[in-house]
Amino acid sequence: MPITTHFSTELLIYIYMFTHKHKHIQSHKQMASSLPVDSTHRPHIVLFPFMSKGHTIPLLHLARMLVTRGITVTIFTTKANKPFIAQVLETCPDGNSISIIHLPFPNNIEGIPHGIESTDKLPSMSLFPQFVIATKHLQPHFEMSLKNLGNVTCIVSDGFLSWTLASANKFGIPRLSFYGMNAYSGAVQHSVNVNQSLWGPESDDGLITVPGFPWIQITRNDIDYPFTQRNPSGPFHDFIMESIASSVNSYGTIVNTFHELEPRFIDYINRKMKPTPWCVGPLCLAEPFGCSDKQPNGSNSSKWITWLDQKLLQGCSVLYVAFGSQAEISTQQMEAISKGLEQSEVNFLWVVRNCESNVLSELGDKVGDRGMIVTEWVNQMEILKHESVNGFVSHCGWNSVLESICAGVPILAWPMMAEQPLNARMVVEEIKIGLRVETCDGSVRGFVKADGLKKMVKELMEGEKGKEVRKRVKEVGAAAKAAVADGGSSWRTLNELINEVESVRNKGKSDGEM
Ligand SMILES: O=c1ccn([C@@H]2O[C@H](COP(=O)(O)OP(=O)(O)O[C@H]3O[C@H](CO)[C@@H](O)[C@H](O)[C@H]3O)[C@@H](O)[C@H]2O)c(=O)[nH]1
Repeated sequence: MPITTHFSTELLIYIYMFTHKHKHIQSHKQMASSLPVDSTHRPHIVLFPFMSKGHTIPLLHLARMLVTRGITVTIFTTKANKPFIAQVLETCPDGNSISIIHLPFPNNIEGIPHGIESTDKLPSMSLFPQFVIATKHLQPHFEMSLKNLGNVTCIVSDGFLSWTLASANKFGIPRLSFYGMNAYSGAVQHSVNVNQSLWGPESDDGLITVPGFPWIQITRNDIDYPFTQRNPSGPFHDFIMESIASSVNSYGTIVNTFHELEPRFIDYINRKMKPTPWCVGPLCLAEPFGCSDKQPNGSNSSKWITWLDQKLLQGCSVLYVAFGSQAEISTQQMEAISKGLEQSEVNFLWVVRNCESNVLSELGDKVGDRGMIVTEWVNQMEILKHESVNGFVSHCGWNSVLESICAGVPILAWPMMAEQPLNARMVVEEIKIGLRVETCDGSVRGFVKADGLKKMVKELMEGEKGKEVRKRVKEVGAAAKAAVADGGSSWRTLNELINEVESVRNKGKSDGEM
């Protein structure tokens, strides 16, 4: 099974939901609203993130947004993931309204080493199917805890944890599913799928015009395996179908986007998606951008922030390079990145996961103080927000794109897997906040040579096109902030959602569901 399969699940789920079109048009899209202030009764929302950083982090941001609205939040996770969650929420001003409950992650799952409870720690992403199926063993523990919790307004569960729907139904609690994607990638994928456009061209690089969006052209290479196949099957397919079924039967879906960013695509999913999507992002704006990584020695600044401070004092612009929490990059490609960064002559901060070769130490020796290479976990938002950072080479994981938008930093898009090729098209062609790396054969999934990287890095950091996208990303960043500020579109939608699940829950209680 290809290592990237699991994230494509999100795409198929969208497809299925779209194909079950419903007519439920919600008033929340138009109405401003505010939350009821009732000191005797606080809504209580349970969050259950999937054990993968790209899925967990946005739900922790949602937790912040909820507690600042006077809502009590309980987060479910597993023991090994609890410290990360606790650390992310450490700076939350209303942190005492958040509880974390950890459940025992199952042992003896074939292929999963003992103690590995997060996908970014898996020895290989090919173990993803076993990992995700193992989470089903959490169900009895989850239900026991839910029983003890008592009054819960709703459960926001990652879509991959499909079994939480059965738990929610047992207790008569509305469930909302969360997928970390935008509306663009879902809408494009749906459109080419229902219109069977993917199987037109002979080549995987042949252009396909997207029905309903005639200005967009994609290739089969923009879509991940197995969704390029006509008849996907097997245990992984079964897992997908379960996730789909549970999402379709949930109360709603939370989407990490905002209306002003992609109105045409949000309108599309509003019309065709079941259950109702609620666009409440960018969730990363719940995070206080000014906070620093806490260091073990008690100092407030990490070595990379200190280095960025120095670059700022020297009047240098810095390129940030990072590919999310779990991209697997070949040694050959790492060598080309290294050479490209060296030859580009820009100042760079490269955050690397899982590099076993000596590429990094050699690069460090060659570039000296011009570059910093970090292999630890960083506070990415803090880096992007740093005044010296003026460009981001990114795999276009949706969280990274949103964080870059909010920090006003243009992107050099280098998609690697999952829905990232579609996100990259959105970034470059639709919202025009970035440029794209050049692959050696022009294919979406082609190898990027040092020259191709160097050329586009220079264009982003010093060229005219770089200037244009830098200006544009700042405008989009301002719109993002307005969306989550009081009275903004996402602010209103989140308030309306809370009001709605509260009344649904109260009605359920008065009808004797509990
Ligand atoms: O050292 C690090 C590394 C990562 N991050 C954060 O980790 C998250 C990573 O998320 P993302 O940029 O979306 O990348 P992935 O981890 O690759 O995300 C997965 O999940 C996303 C949301 O579903 C999808 O868009 C991607 O395709 C999929 O790979 C972001 O919030 C980063 O700020 C850090 O804070 N520090």
